[in-house]
Amino acid sequence: MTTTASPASPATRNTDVWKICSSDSSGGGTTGHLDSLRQSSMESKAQGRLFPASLRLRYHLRNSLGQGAPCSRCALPSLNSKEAPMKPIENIAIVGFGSLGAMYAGCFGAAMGPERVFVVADTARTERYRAEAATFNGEPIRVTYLTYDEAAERAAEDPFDVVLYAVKYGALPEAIEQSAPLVGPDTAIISVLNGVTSEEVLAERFGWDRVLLCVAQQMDSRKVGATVTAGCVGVMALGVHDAQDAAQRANLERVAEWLTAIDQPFITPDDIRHQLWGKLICNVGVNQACAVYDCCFSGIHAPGEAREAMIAAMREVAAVGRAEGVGLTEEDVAYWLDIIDHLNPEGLPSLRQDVLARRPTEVELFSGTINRLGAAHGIPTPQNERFYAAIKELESSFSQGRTSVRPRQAR
Ligand SMILES: CC(C)(CO)C(=O)C(=O)O
Repeated sequence: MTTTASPASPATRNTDVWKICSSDSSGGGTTGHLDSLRQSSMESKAQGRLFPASLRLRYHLRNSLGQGAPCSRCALPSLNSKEAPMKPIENIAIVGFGSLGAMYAGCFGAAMGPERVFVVADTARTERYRAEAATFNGEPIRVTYLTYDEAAERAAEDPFDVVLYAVKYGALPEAIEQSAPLVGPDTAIISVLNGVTSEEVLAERFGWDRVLLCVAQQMDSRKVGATVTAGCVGVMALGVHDAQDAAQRANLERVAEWLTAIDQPFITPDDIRHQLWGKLICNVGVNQACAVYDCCFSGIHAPGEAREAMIAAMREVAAVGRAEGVGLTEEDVAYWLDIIDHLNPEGLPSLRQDVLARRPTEVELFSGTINRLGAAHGIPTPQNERFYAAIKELESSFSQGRTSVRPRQAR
C-alpha cells in the first residue's frame, strides 16, 4: 500500500509532502531537495521504519534559525539568534497506551531507548503493561513503564522534556490531573487525540507556551491485547496557537529538532486550525461509517451506501467548519477522501476498534460536535444525526454483546 498526501492539497499548502508507507517505491518519497535527507529517508526504509526524513522542518531549521528573518521556504517565522539556546529534548513521557500511544511508544522507544521514553499510567495499568511485554510490528516496545507517582518523583529531579497525551477524550481531565507533576517549566505538550478541542483543555491547565497544536494523521495503527501493528505510522502535523508568540515558536522548533533527529515524520502546515478541522472531516466520515456499516476500510473504499454516507457526513463537517470560520471547501473533502482511500483496506479506525472492544466511543467528538455546532449555526446535519443515533444505540447495547447495528457488509 502506498499512502500519499496530495501536494496540491489545500490542507497542506506550502508544505513538503512525503509518501510515507513501506511499499512506496518512489525512491525516498520526498519532494526532494537535499541528497543527505533522501539518503536518510532510504536508510529509514531499509531499517523497516516506514518513514522518511522530515524535510521541510530540517530545511526550515537550516535556513532560518539564528538568522532573524522569516524562512522563505515555509510558514514559520524564524527565531533570532540572540534568543537563549534550546535544551534538546531527551526524555519523553507518554500518557495513554492505546493503539496510538503504543505506536508512538514503539517509534520513540526504538529511536531513543527505554532510559529516555516512559509510558506513564495508574498503578493497575502499569502493572499490567510491565507483565504484558507489548510489541510493535513484531519488535518489543523499548520503553520504561512508570506509575504516575514514580514519574512525578523522576520529574522532580529531571523534568520531562515532552509529555505526549494519547488517551481517549473522556479520560483527558483525569489524565491531566494525574500527570500535572510531570510537567515542568520547559515541558512541551503534544496531544494526539482526535477532535479539535483537546489542546484547549490542555492549554487551560498548562498554558499555550507549552501546548502545541497537533494532528496525528494517516496512520493505521491497531492494538489487540499487547500486540500493536501499523502498516503506516503516518505524520504529525504540528503548529502553534499564536504564530507571533516567540515562546510558542521556540517550543515548536525544539520539538521539530527532536522529531527530525529521531526521523519521525511531521509537517508544519501554514494553518494548523485548518488541518485540525480537516482531520475532523476524516474522522467524522471514516470512523463513524466503519462503525455503523460494520466494516474495515475496504468496506468504505468500495462504492455503495457506506461510502456515500461517509462522504455526506464529511461534507457536513466542511459546512459547519465554514460557519465556524475555517475555510473548508470541497477540495478539503477530496483531499481527506484520498487519504482515506489509501488506508490499509484491512485496517480499522479507532471508533470501530472501540466498538469491537465494547468501550465507550468518541462519538461525542465526531457527530456529537458537528450536530451541536450545526444546530447553533442553523446548518442541517442529517447524516451525522443518523450516525450519532446508530452509534449511541450500539454503545447502549454493548452489555448485550452487540457490536453491530446492521447486517455485515464488506469486511
Ligand atoms: C486516520 C484514522 C482514521 C486512522 O485510523 C484515525 O484517526 C482513527 O482511526 O481515529
